[in-house]
Amino acid sequence: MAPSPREEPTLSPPVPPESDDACVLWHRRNLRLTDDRAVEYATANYDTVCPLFIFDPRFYGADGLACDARLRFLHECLADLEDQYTKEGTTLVYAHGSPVDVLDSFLDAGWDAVVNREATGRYGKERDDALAARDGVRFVADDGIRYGQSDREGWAEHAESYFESDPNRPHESGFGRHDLPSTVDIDAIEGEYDVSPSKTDVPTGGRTAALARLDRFLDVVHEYQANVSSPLGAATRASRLSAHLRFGALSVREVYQALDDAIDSNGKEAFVSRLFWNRHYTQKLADWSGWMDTAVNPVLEGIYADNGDEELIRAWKRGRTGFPMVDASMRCLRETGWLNFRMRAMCASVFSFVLKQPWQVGADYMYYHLIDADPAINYTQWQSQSGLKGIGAIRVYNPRKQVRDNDPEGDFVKRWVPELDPVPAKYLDRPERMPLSLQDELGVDVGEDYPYPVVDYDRERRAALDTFAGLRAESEAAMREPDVFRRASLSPKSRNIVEQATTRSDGAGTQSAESAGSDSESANEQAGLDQF
Ligand SMILES: Cc1cc2nc3c(=O)[nH]c(=O)nc-3n(C[C@H](O)[C@H](O)[C@H](O)COP(=O)(O)OP(=O)(O)OC[C@H]3O[C@@H](n4cnc5c(N)ncnc54)[C@H](O)[C@@H]3O)c2cc1C
Repeated sequence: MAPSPREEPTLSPPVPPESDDACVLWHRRNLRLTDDRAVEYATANYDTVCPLFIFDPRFYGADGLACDARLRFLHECLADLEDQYTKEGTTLVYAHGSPVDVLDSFLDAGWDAVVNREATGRYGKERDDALAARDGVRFVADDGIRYGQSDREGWAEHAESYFESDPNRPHESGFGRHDLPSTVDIDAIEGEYDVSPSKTDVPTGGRTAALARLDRFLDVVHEYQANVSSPLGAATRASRLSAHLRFGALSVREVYQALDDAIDSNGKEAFVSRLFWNRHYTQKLADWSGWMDTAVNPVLEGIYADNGDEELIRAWKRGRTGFPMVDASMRCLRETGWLNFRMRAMCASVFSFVLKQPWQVGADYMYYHLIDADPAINYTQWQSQSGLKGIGAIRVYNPRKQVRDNDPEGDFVKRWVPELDPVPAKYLDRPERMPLSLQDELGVDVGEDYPYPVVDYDRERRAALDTFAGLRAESEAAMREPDVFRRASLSPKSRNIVEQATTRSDGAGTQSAESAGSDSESANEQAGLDQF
């Protein structure tokens, strides 16, 4: 076993390579050898390829925004990657420390570095910009994302050709041999950071588990569309591949191409659209790293920022808002690290519009607990569900309607909010409406055993719509600013909305913002809904 990171200097200077033609292959999000551009490039261009993973302290510990279950999932992916390399006759090397420092030490010793480009937030962008300036570092990409492009023209065609083209493969010359030791191992890292997951029902990480999951899903993909909205239906009939895709145990292209074997159905079609959404949101973060902390529309930066109410935030986090579907969802998230799309959207919408709390607090909390936490999807979705583009229709999810539509028997609510177990299904959307005599009979005292709604939903919804309507003209004008327009990285439909607003402001158009059509980036289109 390697020494603990505390006992050993984080960076022991790497041994110089024996050949001039040697590189380290730095794995970050792609924890696989198949369909990985960096693997293909490194094996095709270097005699000796030393695979490397760096444990970055920034993602561990109290400020790390990653729950222990996600760290464990990552470690399982790494253990699987170790096996994949063993089969190739080489070893995965581990280091611990700032990636820039670690890679500098390799560069100083005479190694090149090969790495996949990735969409990242500000920290990752600064890190990658610093590395890109070093001699000997090669960034490569083949992931359906266009880097450094200033507009979205031709994006759909680019994504489509990515999905349809042949996956990357390690070059037949292989990885060569290296003698570099690891300076740390997974056990030492888990000990150092006291990784002890408390969540249940978390999938196992790694390519082996991911391929098995994909295999099972292909048998039921035709049932996808009919089940994806319900939190219990989606738990068994959605793919549940998100965490595997997040850590790159599989590529989205591999999943797309595996669907060739499934018979055509509306479920398959709907699922394919989700894979495009995955690339679409990833493109957004590649276009602007600010999505994680700054409202995309500057007019809405700071909206509700001064409202921070610890009690409301705690009620939302703990699943004690008095809205059963929100409470069940938030408890499910904390316990399992997963929720289906619609429940994530509802929880975000209620946090931002109904409780009127600063969106970043909710987004960070969800990100912390999700096993599939992906900065490109989580934060862009939060901004979308919080109306922060300031264009198109504002949609406020109704948590009571979600019970009626997606959990009519109350199975999901009762599973996660057991204090409501005796309550008849017809009251589960609004338990506070149960007659007192019935509460007595059932032994459920609303206000005592389960809270009254922490706010008046109808009043807060109207207030939010009024606030956003009042900011509409200013928001649309801001979105027409070239810099903002570019960073918003809008889909064609959203661009149409801005263009229609421009026509109106020129006096030529008559359509109101509310009737300008749906924003294709909204939950509405993704979930195929017409009401919330
Ligand atoms: C507020 C909010 C936060 C979210 N945060 C994340 C996140 O951090 N990581 C994440 O992977 N997904 C996120 N999603 C999107 C979606 O909820 C999850 O991808 C999905 O629930 C994961 O389950 P699954 O793998 O069974 O998905 P499936 O429904 O089987 O979809 C297959 C894959 O398509 C992609 N996908 C599905 N829906 C979307 C979407 N709306 N946008 C982009 N890609 C999508 C994912 O990679 C997913 O694994 C978020 C959605 C919302 C509303």
